[in-house]
Amino acid sequence: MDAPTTTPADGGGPGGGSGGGGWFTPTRDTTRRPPETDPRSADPAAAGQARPAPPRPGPQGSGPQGPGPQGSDQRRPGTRSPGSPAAGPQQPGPQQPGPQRRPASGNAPRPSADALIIRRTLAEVEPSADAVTAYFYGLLFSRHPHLRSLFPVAMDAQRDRLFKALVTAATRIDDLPALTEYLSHLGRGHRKYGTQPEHYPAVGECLIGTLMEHATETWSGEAEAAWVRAYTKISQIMIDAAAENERHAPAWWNAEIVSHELRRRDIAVVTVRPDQPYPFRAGQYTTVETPWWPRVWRHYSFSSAPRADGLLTFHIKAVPAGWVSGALVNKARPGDVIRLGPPAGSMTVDHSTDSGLLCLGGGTGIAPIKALVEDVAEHGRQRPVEVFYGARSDQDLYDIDTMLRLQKTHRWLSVRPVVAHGPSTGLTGDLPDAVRKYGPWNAFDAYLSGPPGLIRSGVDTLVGIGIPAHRIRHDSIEELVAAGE
Ligand SMILES: NC(=O)C1=CN([C@@H]2O[C@H](COP(=O)(O)OP(=O)(O)OC[C@H]3O[C@@H](n4cnc5c(N)ncnc54)[C@H](O)[C@@H]3O)[C@@H](O)[C@H]2O)C=CC1
Repeated sequence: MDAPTTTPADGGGPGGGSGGGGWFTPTRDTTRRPPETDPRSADPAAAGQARPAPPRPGPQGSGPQGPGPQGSDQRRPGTRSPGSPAAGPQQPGPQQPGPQRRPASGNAPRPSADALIIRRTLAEVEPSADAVTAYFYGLLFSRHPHLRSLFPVAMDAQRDRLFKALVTAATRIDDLPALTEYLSHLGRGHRKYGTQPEHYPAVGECLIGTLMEHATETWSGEAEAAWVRAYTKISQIMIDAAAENERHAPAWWNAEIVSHELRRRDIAVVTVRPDQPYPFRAGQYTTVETPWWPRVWRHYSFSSAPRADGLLTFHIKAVPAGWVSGALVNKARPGDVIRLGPPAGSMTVDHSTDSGLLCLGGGTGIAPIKALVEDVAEHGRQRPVEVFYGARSDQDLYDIDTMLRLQKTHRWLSVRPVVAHGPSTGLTGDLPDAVRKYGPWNAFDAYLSGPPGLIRSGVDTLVGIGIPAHRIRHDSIEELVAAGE
């Protein structure tokens, strides 16, 4: 999700400092609210003096190294993955895919002193982010070996996630509502990894120890105090969110595969039956772990609206070197049991309006669009829904029969296939270009789903033809890039 930039800074004082919790000491008290102290009025230097420094992890460059990349990875080069600042592996976060983009504001409030310090540290270590995160995990696992089992065997994607999460949290550190939204999602998502409150101090100490080693230019007592405050706040929000979520939802759901339909050599439609009710909304996604790759979780959108029989369906495309997608397409069979994380994402239909829905779905991105169509149908309101279904060629329109069937059933639905490379029975060319030729779209809310490049160009086009950014919904592009399969 794009970090909101318009919300005024309104809080975020020393996380554990003033509360007597000690060095990163989290509490399980879910009624506890983050302190409302304005960080701009805090005295970081004083806080630094009052706090013990973590043990130094050894000379720079000679510290322990995290496990090197093992196996293949489906991430695209040069991209970073979001993730978590605390113990636990891959995490949606985003977005966590957070769908609505908010326009940047020209009058954003001045960053707090802590925010400036934190950003300075991150800017210093960013060029060597890989080495820094490898150092961090090496430190974590050598000091706290029992935490290793919470992470996947291959740590390559995980390293990026940590840094990305830190940057995301740092950019929101003055914006308590945005920070809380982001971290609460992370905290809830971490339950499935077995993350416990007592893991957070270990992570915090190793994080500070790592930054101390690598941010040699910008590190100081003041910087340390700012980081302690920030991390304490971050961890407390995550812990509180997890504790609150524990009261009404399992950490994960076991789900048995009840049908596995190979639509093409590399695309499967997989239907599962969760072992207990799985509440979600059409347009959302979840994380999936297979028995073949423990602790490796990947995001998939639901391809159907919630059903009376409780079954859930996903469209999975096996991508080159995609561990989870490859297993789900090529290995998984009815009877296998996978795990699902909690639902996430807000690319959902606003049923309080009668606006039309303009939907752009590219490739397997058609899956959540189909769920949105079913959702509109179930609500019984006759709103126009215009779907543009993009694919590279006619053969790649693997779900066109279903979409055309839906079109036959619902008068308010129009489905237009658009293929990048002809010949085609439908439209040809770029999906956003095709959309531009129709319209007008000013009475429509827009929903985009598909490859990150398509979402980027789609948003640009839609904004260009006058659809306000706040009416355009999609999952976080960063998350989609990071998910990669
Ligand atoms: N909630 C979401 O946004 C979802 C996203 N996805 C993502 O959708 C993608 C599906 O992959 P495939 O089926 O292989 O799609 P694909 O690569 O075959 O492309 C599908 C459509 O997107 C267009 N496209 C692809 N790359 C583009 C770019 N850089 N700029 C503009 N248009 C582009 C193609 O021309 C085609 O019309 C995956 O990246 C997957 O992660 C899948 C499901 C849900």
